[in-house]
Parts: sequence; C-alpha cells; structure tokens
Amino acid sequence: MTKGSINVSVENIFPLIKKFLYSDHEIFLRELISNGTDATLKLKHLTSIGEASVEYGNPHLEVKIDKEGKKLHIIDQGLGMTADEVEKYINQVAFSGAEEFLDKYKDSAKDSGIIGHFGLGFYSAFMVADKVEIITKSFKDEPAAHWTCDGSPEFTLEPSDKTERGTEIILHIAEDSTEFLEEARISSLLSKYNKFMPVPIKFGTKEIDDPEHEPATITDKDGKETKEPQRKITVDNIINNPNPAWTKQPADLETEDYQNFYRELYPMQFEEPLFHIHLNVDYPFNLTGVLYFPKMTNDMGVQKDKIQLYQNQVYVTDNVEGIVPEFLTMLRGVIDSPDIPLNVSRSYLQADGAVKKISSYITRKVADKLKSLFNANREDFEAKWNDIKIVIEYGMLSEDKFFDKAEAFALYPTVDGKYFTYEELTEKIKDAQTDKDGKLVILYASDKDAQHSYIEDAKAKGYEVLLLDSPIISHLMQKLEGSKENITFSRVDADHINNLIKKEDTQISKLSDDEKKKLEEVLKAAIPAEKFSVQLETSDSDATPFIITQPEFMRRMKEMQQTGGGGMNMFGSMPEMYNLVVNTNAPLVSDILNTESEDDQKRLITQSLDLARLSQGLLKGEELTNFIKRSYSMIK
Ligand SMILES: Nc1ncnc2c1ncn2[C@@H]1O[C@H](COP(=O)(O)OP(=O)(O)OP(=O)(O)O)[C@@H](O)[C@H]1O
Repeated sequence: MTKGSINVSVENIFPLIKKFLYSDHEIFLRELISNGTDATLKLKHLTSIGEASVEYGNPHLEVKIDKEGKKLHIIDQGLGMTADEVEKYINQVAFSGAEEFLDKYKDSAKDSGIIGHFGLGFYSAFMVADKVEIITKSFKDEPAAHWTCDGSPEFTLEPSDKTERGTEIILHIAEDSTEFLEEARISSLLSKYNKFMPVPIKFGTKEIDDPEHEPATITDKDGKETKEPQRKITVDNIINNPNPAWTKQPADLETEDYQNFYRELYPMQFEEPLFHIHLNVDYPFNLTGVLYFPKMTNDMGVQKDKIQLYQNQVYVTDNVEGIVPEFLTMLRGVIDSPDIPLNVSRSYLQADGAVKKISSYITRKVADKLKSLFNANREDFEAKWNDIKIVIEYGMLSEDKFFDKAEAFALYPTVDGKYFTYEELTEKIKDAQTDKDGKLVILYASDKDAQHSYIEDAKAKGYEVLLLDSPIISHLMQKLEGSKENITFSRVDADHINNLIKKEDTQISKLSDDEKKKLEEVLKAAIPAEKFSVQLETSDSDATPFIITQPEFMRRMKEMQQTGGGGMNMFGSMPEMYNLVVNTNAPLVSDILNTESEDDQKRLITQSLDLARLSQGLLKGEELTNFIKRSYSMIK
C-alpha cells in the first residue's frame, strides 16, 4: 500500500470546499457523473481510432444507494485509471485544479449564481462525503487500483481485485448530508442534471409490462370473459435519454418528435408549443438547441418553465440571461454549447465576444424562422399572432436588428380581424387617413368593447382601426413613430374623430360666436373643471352631442410609466384628465342653450355628461346609482 500526501499547499482544503459551495452541494453528483461519462466517451473514441484493443460494447453508468452502509456508489464502464494515473490525475492534477479554483474565486463567492455551476470536478465529492474511495481498473492490461482519502490531505493507494474495466467512486456520506442517501432526492437530481446525458445511466430497477406476454382471455363457467393479469418484468431503470432531439439533424425529425421532446423537457406542461426553432451552428462557435414558442399571455410575470442551458448534454442552468437576448427568454427549450464560459460572472459573460455572437445568432435565427412561417402559411401565422405578439413586439422594442427583420412578419390586426403588415397597412390607409399636414394617422383601440362608440365613429368615416392591446404597445408605438417618416398613432378616444385626423374642410357651425360663448359659460357652470376640460366642436348634426376623450400623449406616457420606462415617473402621479367634447351642431346642444329654466338646463347637461361618461366606462358608484334613478324618473 502506498501512503502519501496530496499535493496541496493549504493544511486542509476540504472544509473550505464544503463551505465555499454550500448552497450548491448537490452538484457533486453532476460532476461525478460527468467524469464517468467522459471516461466512457474517451474509451469510445480510443476504440474507434484503434488505440484501445477492447470491445466497447454498450456501456452504462450506474448510481447506487447503500442506505445502511451510508454510501453512494457511482460506477462507470469507461476507460478506468492505472495506479500511476490515479497518482497523476487525482493526487496532483485534479487537486491543483480545485485549489486554483478556490484561490481564484474565494472572494467572489457571492458573485452571481453562475460560479456554482462550474464544478470542482472530482473533489466536489468532499462537499457531501467525509471519506471517498476510488476503485478503478484501466482498459490497459494493468492491475486495478484502490484509492482512499478521508478528507485530510493524506491518502492511501493500494491494489484492488476489481476485474471489470471502469471506475467505481464510493462516497461515505457525511452526517450532515444524509439527504443524498434518499432515493427521491437522488432521483430528482438525476432528472435535473442528467436527463439528457449521452451515456445511459441506471438508477435501480423498475417493473414494466412484459412485452412478450399477451394476456389471454379467460372464460369462466358462466361464460363471462376476463383478461388474465399482465405479466410484469423487472428491467434497469435508465433515467436519461442519451439522444435528445437537439443532438439530431433537423432533417431526421418530424414535428411530432419535437412535440415529444417538449413533453420530455417539461413533463408538467400540457399545452402543445406553437412552433419550434432548431438551432445548429458549428462556426464560429458551437451551438445546438431547440427553442419553442409557447402560447403566451399578456402576463409577463415569472414563468417556471424556462430555456435550459446545457454543456455537452450536461445541464448547467435555466438562467440564460445574458446568453439569450432578453426578449427570447420568454421562449422554452434547450441550448447546448461548449463555447459558453461558465466560470465567470454574468457581467463578464455579457461582454464576452463569443457570447455576443451567440446572442445575435439566436436573434437572427428566430427572425428567419418567423419570416418563413409567415411566408409558408400566413393564415396559420395570423391565427397564432395573439399568442406570439408579445415576444415579437418586445423583440422589436429591444433589439434594433430584430426590429428591422420584423418588418416582414410583424402584424397589425384591426378590430375587424384583418391582419396587415406595416407596409400593407400604410398602403391601405394612406389616402383616407393622411391629415392636412401630410401626416399619416394610424388609429387604434385597446379594448373593442370599452371603446365601441369611438370605433364606430371612426369606421363611419371609412377609417381602419387597429386593435393593439399588448402591455408594451405604447413603447412600441413610440419607437415606430420615431423610426418611420411622418406617422402618428392615435387611440380612437384620444379626441373627437374630426380632430384625430384633421382635414381641410371645416364644418359650418349652427351657432353664432355669441351663442358659443354663452354655451361655454352654461356648460362650465354645470361641469366640474378639475375633471373635464370643455371643448366645443362643430360636427355633423347627427353626431354624438357629448363625448369624453383622453389626450393621447398624457395617456400613453402614463401607460409607459406603468410598464416600465425611464424618466416618466412624473406622468404616473398626474391625475386622470379628460376632455369633454361638445358638438355644437347637435340639436340637443341647441336645446340646452335654449332652455329657459336653469334647473332644467343643468339636468340636461348632467344627464348628457353622464351618458358620455357611461360610454367611456367612467360612471361608477354613487354617480351611477344617481344616474339610473334620474333616468327612471325621466321615463316615468
Ligand atoms: N470516472 C473516471 N474515470 C476515469 N478517469 C477519471 C474519472 N474521474 C476522474 N478521472 C480523471 O481524473 C481527472 C480529474 O478529474 P476532475 O473531475 O477533477 O477534473 P476534470 O474532469 O478534468 O475537469 P472538471 O473540473 O471540468 O470536472 C480527470 O481529468 C480524469 O483524467
């Protein structure tokens, strides 16, 4: 037996390892399984190039719990190590790696979660074990070796009688880590980190229906038929799928395969994804993956099922911030790249050249896919628009390159269910909706029911009204107004329809200037000035006499402030202000003016104002009750 001291400068590094990665203890399993997988794949490579004259066969890894002995075994059938190699790779190289790592990151332990994703390799075993054994037999014709270390720098190395090729790691689980002797805990770790690792991993056995056995039908003496019980067989419980969809070629996969993989990724997700995007690039960086567009709601809150990041089929994290452009973090799926540096902080990651390229590649790929879906089946794309618009609109807002590309597929739906691209829209409305100053006014509603009467007024004039109801739409309109020539967005209730799109022709007023002045006085006396500012308008005599509008600018600023936007706080705290637009050509308005009794006049004004408020959804509580009572008494 050899005894020795691991090549390490600090007296006892293990307590440090344990403390350092306290919150991430569980990653030891991923590290050890990755080592076993690497050892297996290395052997595969060596046999394929004729460097190892052994049969590769169908190797698998195994994880075994020995609850009584308080041990956890991780066994592989990979290339194994000779005693010399244990000395070299475990006593010297591995440990210096761990030491270096600790040295480097000791001070930045708190710096974002990502450091925790970078393993300490083999020595992370000491986060959960107070003694670790390695029993290993190389594929080379040399005796097996048995290494033991109890967490101090001293180790022992002796020959072992292991005959099968490969390595067994035995962890003597520490008192404070007995959770790792629980089957449920290990099982959930395996499914979190190892679900798609490239070598099959066995964890216990399971009972399945015997595929060879077809239960016979038994007829009893009364002629009643029953089925014989299904025979069960016990098979290895393989916890992973070594060939997940993203490792295959798109040409070899059908839509159904992508849907199955989606369910494999998110077993608790019962809704089908709308469509998928297969990522596959090997220059100038390596990246594969499948992204899915789920059905999206306007609720941009926290979502549970996120994009998962893998490195060579080993799960790393589901926090892809910085790697995937922010607007795409709403998607689901998998990204696998060996080129994403993981042992660095997030801020460094965002500045990394390769990562930036990855991010812009993903953006481009998503835009291309959307364009081809739009071109291939526009009807289907329109049908899905409501579920995907939030991602596209958010992308247009946040990424200029995406904004440009989205020109080809971003849709502007109307209240009547038609869908236009920006180009089609402007072509369609340019004649009717260009105002006297040559500005194209794009009318929209955010709520078909609430703004019904305004929409009708606009349609009566032959205008198209869009239905734009995303929470971030105000920001996007602002951006479109800034980047397109001479256009403006206006919500249908932002002003009287005549003022929304001002034309040359002016209406003739039935009232003289003096009458208008008198009308204004009468109205102001009856209407609370702090809530409504009265505005006289000459429209058709059959147009609505009183309407309430809310100026576009103020309302939009308030909305933008609510959905987040720098420097707009001052608008958020402003009181709601409305305009009351009174049509001086309406017969009712003449009646108001000509009513002798002041009481009657006030009653008419109050009733008309309440009707206008009602149509904007602004009449509530006691005022609504009073309005109803008053209305009943009027028809009595
Ligand atoms: N199961 C195993 N079979 C064969 N060799 C192994 C096994 N586990 C570890 N080794 C050897 O020990 C070395 C050190 O392992 P360790 O996990 O510390 O570092 P690593 O795998 O090289 O890098 P990382 O820090 O990314 O895990 C490996 O490079 C490998 O040569």
